[in-house]
Amino acid sequence: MTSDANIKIIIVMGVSGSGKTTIARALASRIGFAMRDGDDDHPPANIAKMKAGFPLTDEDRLPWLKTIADTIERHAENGPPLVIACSALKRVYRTLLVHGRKDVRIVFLQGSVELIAQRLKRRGGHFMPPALLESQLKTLEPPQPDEFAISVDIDASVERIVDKIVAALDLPDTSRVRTP
Ligand SMILES: Nc1ncnc2c1ncn2[C@@H]1O[C@H](COP(=O)(O)OP(=O)(O)OP(=O)(O)O)[C@@H](O)[C@H]1O
Ligand SMILES: O=C(O)[C@H](O)[C@@H](O)[C@H](O)[C@H](O)CO
Repeated sequence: MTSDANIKIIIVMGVSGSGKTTIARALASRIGFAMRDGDDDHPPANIAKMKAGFPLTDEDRLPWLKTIADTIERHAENGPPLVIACSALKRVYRTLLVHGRKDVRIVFLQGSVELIAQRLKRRGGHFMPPALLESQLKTLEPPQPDEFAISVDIDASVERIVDKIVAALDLPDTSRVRTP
């Protein structure tokens, strides 16, 4: 199999607790891309709002999405290639992020509400309250066929999920390259 040299940016999307940060980090390390957690680009007011138990609005998300869109553009133009974790719940958000670029691909982390709720309940030390999962699921617009996203079932080990993404997008598996 040949690797797709055209992919420069991979957006790992899904609701809170679907595993974006975990999978984006493991994927980036496997394929030798840089990694960024979109949560680190939220303005402090957004973090405070979520922490207090209120879902973000489109207006709250817009400046945050613009920052991420700039990061994507910069990495796509000048490198290094990047895996970015970003909820990107609505189609209009993804349109802003992808900006018609063919070198940006979307990975949608999909799972049952029960599994995600269980993982959120177990996760400690994170600003996002598990109670916001319901609004995340209501807001979610799963990618449509014309977005060329790949969907991955999260009911598997991190390694298996990364295996599936690498295979589906035909990515270079740098961690498994062995020099003699
Ligand atoms: N495949 C997996 N198997 C088992 N546990 C997982 C898996 N993926 C993620 N987790 C665990 O589930 C929890 C949620 O994962 P993570 O924080 O990566 O989700 P997230 O989508 O980035 O969430 P948020 O958007 O709220 O930051 C974490 O405790 C993580 O360790
Ligand atoms: O669009 C949103 O509502 C936010 O991005 C959330 O998804 C959180 O940032 C994330 O889930 C917590 O880490």
